[in-house]
Amino acid sequence: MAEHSFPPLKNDLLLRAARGETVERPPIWVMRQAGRYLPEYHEAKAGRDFFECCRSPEIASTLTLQPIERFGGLIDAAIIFSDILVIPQAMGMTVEMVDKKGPHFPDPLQTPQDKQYIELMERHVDVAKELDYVYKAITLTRKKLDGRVPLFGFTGAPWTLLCYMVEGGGTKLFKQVKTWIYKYPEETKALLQKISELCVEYLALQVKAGAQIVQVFDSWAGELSPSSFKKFSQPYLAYIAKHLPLRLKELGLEQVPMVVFPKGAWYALDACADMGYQVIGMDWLHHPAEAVKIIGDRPVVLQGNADPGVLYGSHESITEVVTEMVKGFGWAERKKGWIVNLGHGITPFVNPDDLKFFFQEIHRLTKTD
Ligand SMILES: Cc1c2[nH]c(c1CCC(=O)O)Cc1[nH]c(c(CCC(=O)O)c1C)Cc1[nH]c(c(CCC(=O)O)c1C)Cc1[nH]c(c(C)c1CCC(=O)O)C2
Repeated sequence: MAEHSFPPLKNDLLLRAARGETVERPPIWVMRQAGRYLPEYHEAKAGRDFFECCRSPEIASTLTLQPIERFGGLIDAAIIFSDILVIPQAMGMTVEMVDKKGPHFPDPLQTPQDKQYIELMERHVDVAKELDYVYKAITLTRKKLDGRVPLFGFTGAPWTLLCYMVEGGGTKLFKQVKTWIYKYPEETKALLQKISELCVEYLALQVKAGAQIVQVFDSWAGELSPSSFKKFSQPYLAYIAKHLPLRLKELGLEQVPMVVFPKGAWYALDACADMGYQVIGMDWLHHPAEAVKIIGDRPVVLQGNADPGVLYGSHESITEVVTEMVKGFGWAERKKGWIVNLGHGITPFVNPDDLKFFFQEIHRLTKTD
């Protein structure tokens, strides 16, 4: 039984495509579709702190709806306005969002010998209580969406969250996290397992609150070598894919499609297709046609994968990239197996009209009359 009753879904294209069904056109959404490139985002945020916006269901739902309102019938999903770093916060770590710079942990994890690591490993985290504001935002957003499009919930992947927790923010060197995996592999794995269990509960409670599909963002997967990906990312992504359905069943909730986005880990596409996810998000390092071949007849849908940078370019370039994608994913012949997205989140300073043109070109070039 669902926890809430919501208005019926008028556009279920994305959910049908995610289940591998043949569809009339490929569904579209973009990662970070609510965010800094939208003037209305800055207006609604009105100088407030980023995490304060995440914690306010009213503001978070308003921001989530902005791209749906702006782009009307051109896009097929909303994604709840939040951040992957709410999990480290729920675990007791302080995370600030520094304007124009990104996330900052004043007190990142140092070594497994530290009191902080030991306490973190021992602490029971009440995911229901700590992240209650996210569930409230999801429920309110489902109501405000009024069935226009389905709503994504999401989590950071254990590996990517670990990177932030030990690096303390963005990094180019990955010095701390590489020290952890190569010096303290067992303690690293114990922490990754703990994060994975929290991710499962967090996603299950998002579904309970109204999320209709979920995505696991492994934004730093590509920093791992193929063999370290197998040790430090893959087992935990697989754990989530195995245990979320079990937890949903236990809670008496319907199953939802699961998307994994292992950014940069192109070598792992084949392995990811056997991990239990219905959809694999791809960055722009993949040739769609080769990815389709690697998947073969396995029931996996691909999501992606235009270079977000094309949105800084000319309309001719956008048309060219869309044409290549439509051809590469074999849309005209297959009519299934593809959810359109960029290969990573949309970047600041993109003109929203150029994103709109990208959407329109997808519609135009996949139209069947
Ligand atoms: C790595 C990561 C983070 N957060 C997220 C990821 C994974 C996706 C990815 O790889 O891009 C996930 C995320 N963050 C945000 C969303 C909202 C939903 C959506 O996609 O529209 C989602 C899905 C809002 C946000 N998260 C953030 C903003 C910008 C905050 C602001 O300055 O107003 C937004 C709208 C801040 C953030 N949060 C994070 C960083 C590195 C930054 C700074 C860089 C940036 O600004 O893009 C951590």
